[in-house]
Amino acid sequence: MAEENNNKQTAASKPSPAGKPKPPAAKPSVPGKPKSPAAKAGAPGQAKPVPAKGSPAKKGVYKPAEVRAEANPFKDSKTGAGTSWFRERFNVLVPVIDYMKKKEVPQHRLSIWYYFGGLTLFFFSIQIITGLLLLLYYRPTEAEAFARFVYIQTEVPFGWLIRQVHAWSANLMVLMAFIHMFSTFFMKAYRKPRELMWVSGFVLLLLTLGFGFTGYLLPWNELAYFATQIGTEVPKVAPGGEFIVQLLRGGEEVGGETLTRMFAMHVVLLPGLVMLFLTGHLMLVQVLGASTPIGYKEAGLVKGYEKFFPNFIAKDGIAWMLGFALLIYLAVIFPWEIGVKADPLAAAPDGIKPEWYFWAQFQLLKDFKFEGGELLAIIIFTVVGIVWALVPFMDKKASREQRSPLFTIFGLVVLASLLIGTYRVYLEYGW
Ligand code: HEM
Ligand code: HEM
Repeated sequence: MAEENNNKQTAASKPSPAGKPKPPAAKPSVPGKPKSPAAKAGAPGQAKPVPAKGSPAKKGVYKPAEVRAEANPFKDSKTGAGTSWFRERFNVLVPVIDYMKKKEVPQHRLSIWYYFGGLTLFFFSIQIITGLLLLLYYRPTEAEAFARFVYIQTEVPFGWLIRQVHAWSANLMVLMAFIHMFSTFFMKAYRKPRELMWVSGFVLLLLTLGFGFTGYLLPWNELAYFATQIGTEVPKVAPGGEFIVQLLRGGEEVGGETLTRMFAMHVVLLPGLVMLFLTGHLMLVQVLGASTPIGYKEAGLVKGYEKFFPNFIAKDGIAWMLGFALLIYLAVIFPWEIGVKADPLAAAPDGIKPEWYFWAQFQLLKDFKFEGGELLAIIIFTVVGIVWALVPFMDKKASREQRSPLFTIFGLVVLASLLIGTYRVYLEYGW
């Protein structure tokens, strides 16, 4: 697809579609100066001729077809309405917008998986909106957090809905991110030139899990308190782990300091980092477009291509509406409980477990309860995580457009381990 996108560059880069103000290609760059033959021939400062289709443009590199010395070729344009107004002011973006208009998405029997990145993005947007609304009433102190949380649920108009939507959308966002990750893995969408899409995506998954972990404590109820106590204990067995535990907790135990730290991470640090990596991830989505599964083009399995704007994005919109309907249904019909206020002096109640997306790790730690076992479990997770993040650089076969069954098996083993671990926790503790 990268290739297809690039082949369309030449036409895409013309700054002036029919009916829109034209750049003064035959006009002198300095008003009032007479036209010179050099100007016609494309002297510096004038639009260079657009290279013909099929010219040896470097593959994989976006190359604007012309270089202008004139900062704003639209400055003398007399049109003022609508898009022309923006064109005059953001003229450097015109080739980018034209490029995006040409973007296409391949259509084949696995196209359905292209919707999950967009769905993850949709639930993240819901998190920002509802998160900001929760911030209007929430207070991150040991004394007030639980009371404010109950106040949001019971007194604030529609507060219950906003809290339920935030809690459910968090779960759906994590679920969509996992589906998106495994579908791109099995389609080998990480292969050249999309290595950085995979790596930035992996960082986004870690940040999303970080959101879930830090958000969990904020209601300051019993369940959240003891789950965080167990969760923040994990690094202890690793070398230097004591420091990480102290850093996360802000003291020896989970307490008011921990709440402040989790809150700061949840609403400042993590949103900032997500924005950074998401910008990179989505820019790559625009620049490289969607990949086609290996061998599909050759086997004639690609039925055709559809425009990203407006066709695919409109279908994305339909998926978002369905996601929204599901979200509201879950929030209203299956509300998350409020629980009782955390009491650090009380004994931990039975059945304390983390959020479902940490169950596989939780199960592994439980299985490795022998001497040195916890450290071994942490090492296993870290090593598999690093290999997983670097898969695009290891799977050389896929990058040569050849099938790579070994990596497919690796993916299946990782997926099966996560599912089995999660299911075992479910069997033991229930939902
Ligand atoms: C906050 C989390 C994430 C968001 C919002 C996000 C968003 C997107 C979007 C909108 C697309 C384009 C449409 C699509 O193919 O679905 C995409 C593509 C992609 N994403 Fe993500 N993503 C996220 C996490 C991840 C993760 C965890 C991975 C893998 C570790 C990943 C790897 C990729 C890859 C390889 C593509 C290219 C797919 C292709 O060309 O077929 N992303 N992402
Ligand atoms: C900028 C974005 C965000 C802001 C400003 C924000 C803000 C908040 C606030 C103020 C709370 C405490 C209120 C409460 O517990 O009901 C909270 C809870 C929570 N947040 Fe976020 N949040 C954001 C994004 C996210 C994301 C992306 C996730 C998901 C993975 C997430 C997951 C959670 C969870 C699981 C809770 C606890 C929910 C509960 O049991 O009520 N948040 N958030």
